Parts: sequence; C-alpha cells; structure tokens
Amino acid sequence: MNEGTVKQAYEIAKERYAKLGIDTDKVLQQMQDFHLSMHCWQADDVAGFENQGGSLTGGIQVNGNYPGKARNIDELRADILYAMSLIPGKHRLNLHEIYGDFGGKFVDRDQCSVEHFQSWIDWGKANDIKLDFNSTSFSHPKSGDLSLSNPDKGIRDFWIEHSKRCRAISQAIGEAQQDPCIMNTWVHDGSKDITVNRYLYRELLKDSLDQIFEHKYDWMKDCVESKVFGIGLESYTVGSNDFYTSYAAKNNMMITLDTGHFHPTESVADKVSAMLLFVPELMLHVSRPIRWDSDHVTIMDDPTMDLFSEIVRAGALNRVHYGLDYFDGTLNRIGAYVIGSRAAQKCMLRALLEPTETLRKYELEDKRFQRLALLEECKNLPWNAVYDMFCLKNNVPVGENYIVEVEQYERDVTSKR
Ligand SMILES: C[C@H](O)[C@H](O)[C@@H](O)C(=O)CO
Ligand SMILES: [Mn+2]
Repeated sequence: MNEGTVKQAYEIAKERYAKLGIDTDKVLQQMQDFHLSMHCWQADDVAGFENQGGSLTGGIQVNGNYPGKARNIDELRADILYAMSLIPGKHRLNLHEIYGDFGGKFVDRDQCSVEHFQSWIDWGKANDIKLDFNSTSFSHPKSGDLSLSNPDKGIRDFWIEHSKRCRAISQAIGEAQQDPCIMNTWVHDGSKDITVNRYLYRELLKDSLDQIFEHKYDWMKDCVESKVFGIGLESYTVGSNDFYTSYAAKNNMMITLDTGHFHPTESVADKVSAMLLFVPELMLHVSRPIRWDSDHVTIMDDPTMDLFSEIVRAGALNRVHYGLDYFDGTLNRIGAYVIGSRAAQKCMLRALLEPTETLRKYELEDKRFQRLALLEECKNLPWNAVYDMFCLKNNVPVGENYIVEVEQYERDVTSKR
C-alpha cells in the first residue's frame, strides 16, 4: 500500500472515530508508549547458551524443526533486532538466565552473576532496548520434578541461590538502564501422579520464596507466575494460581498472567480487575494456548482482545507489563515474532479505540440493546487504517508488506545457518 493511500484511509478513519468521541491522534500517541517485552526464547526454541544440545525439560515443549534458528548469542541478537525493525514502536527484551554470555564456559545456575549479562546490558544500551529477566528452573540436571519445593534441602538451596543471583542480576540491569528490570519467577514444580504431599511442597515453596524475596531492591521488580500443569507433571502443580495469587496479594507483589496457564475456558481478561484490587501490578505472558499451554504464536483472537480491553477499561495501562511468551519451531521464527507482536499491538489499539464512555453510559441507563449493538459495531470500525498509520509513522512495513522482508532475511541470513 502506498503512503498516500494509508494517509487517506487514516483521515477517513479519524473522522469516523471522532463521531464516537475518539481522538485517533491521541491513540497513536498512546500506542507509541505501549512497549512489549519480547521474549528472547522464540528465536532458538528455548535452548539458550548454557546447555547446548541438552533437552528442554520442566514440562514445556517446542515442536518443529524449521531451519535457521539462532545458534549463538550473535545470531540471536541479530534476529531479534531484525524482528524489532519490522514492529512499530520501541520494545523491551525479556531474557531467561540461560541466555547469559557465558563465553563458551559452563557456568552453573548457582554461579551466574552480572558479569555474564554485562554484554547484554551493553547491547541494550547500544540499541536503546530495556531488558527484563527470568530465572530458569528447567533444562538442568537438578530440575527434576521439584526445584524450589524439593524436600532435599541441597536441591532447594541450589535453586534458592540461583533465584537470588538472578534478582541481583536484574537489579544491576535495572540500575544500568535506569528503569526497573522485571524479574519473573516461574518454576515447573509438580507431580505426574497423585501426590499425598500437596501441603508440604507448597509450604516448602513458600519458605523458599520468602528467602529469595527477603532482600529488597530498588531497580528491579519481582513477579510470580502460576500454571495449571506441565507435560509429565499433570496431576499437581505446586505453584498453582491459588498459591501465587495468595502469595502475591499477601506480599504486595506483581503477578504474572500467562494466557496459556489457565483452564481452556477460563477468562484471563476477567482476572485483571479482580487481581489489580489486591496486587500492585501485573506482568503478562501473552501466548496462544490450543487445548493446552501449547505456546502457539499470539494472534488477534478473542481472548487476547478481551484481555487488552479489560486493561484499558480498568484504567490500568500503566500497571501492566506486556510480555509475550510463545515458542513455535514449525515456522519462520522471526516471522513468528512479528506476527505475535503486531497482533498484541492490534489488540491494544482496538481496546484504546473503544468508545468506552458511551458504552458505560448505556450500561448505567440499562440500555442493553444499545450497549451490545455498539460493541458489535466496534468490531468493524476502521481500526486497521489506524494501525497502518502507526506502522507508517514508525517507518516499518505496512500491512502484509513485512512478509517479503522476512522472506528476504531468510534468504540472506537464516537459510545459510
Ligand atoms: C520459557 C517459559 O515459557 C517461561 O519461563 C514460563 O513463563 C512459562 O510460561 C512456562 O510454561
Ligand atoms: Mn509464561
């Protein structure tokens, strides 16, 4: 689509939205301030640089063997920068601990420190990209079924030490970038079959977390992530939703909502207003679960649109952090970043373009037909013309034009790996 057509379509959309009391120019400004935290692990199928060739454990799984995945830190950085060049706006990068710059040496998880992330800090500064962080409990000989909740004190202490070090690394990252680094704690701990020790494991997890979070930092923020179940750990998850919701509320901590970590018919959108009354902030891991936590590439589907609408309706734009979390090895991985990131942006854009005040007025007046009619009509308002304008303003390909760019990068770079 040429520039003139995009501008023309935008002017028509602007007029259409103005009739509903929406200022599209203002929404474009808001979109500029909407930063995703892109997950580094889509680039290499959650392999990282510690355990080259080791298998992915911890109840998560990547399918597919699409050629050209990033094999080292340079390739991963190049791929992420390329993906970012096709996504409008400025975005963060979310690192897992296993993506440290270990210089080819084996650095065990209880030995990691800021020196292994100094080159990431420098890279972030050089590219104006803020970083977030995750401790990594999976893909390690000591991962087993239980890490922070393991009855074996030696194993528990190993993971406590890992988590404490990850927090110190996050603090250093946050201070260096002068913006808090958000550190997510997710552990896979659970049981394949019936366990008679539910209370014990949760008691141990609580105690481990209390030790990990004891030290207070000012340049990092903690969040905790629950899950329904992992593969091979189907019967019981120590860090369930009830466990972490209670823990976060009691300790005034941020909670992570991974959209793949709930029962298939459970609405994650509905949790936003429920949780934000009791926890200070939310971290999202936007994913696309197909029947289970399959981590398909995020698309503009109803659950994701509902989630972003609820954030906007709750007036919580600044209390939510927008991480992505999917990993699909069956398709071009850079393309996957672009599709998922743009989809999340489109969901946010549509949410910002909603005539919420009018809808609320209808609701207060018990005008049920009018409320439903306007909600339906919003679906076919010209929001896509506003998104195209957002792309144009940010100098990135408009619409499907990014497909040829991804193909070109594949020909020039990833197919040669
Ligand atoms: C890599 C994982 O997806 C991530 O650490 C965690 O957030 C998760 O969602 C596990 O299912
Ligand atoms: Mn997640």
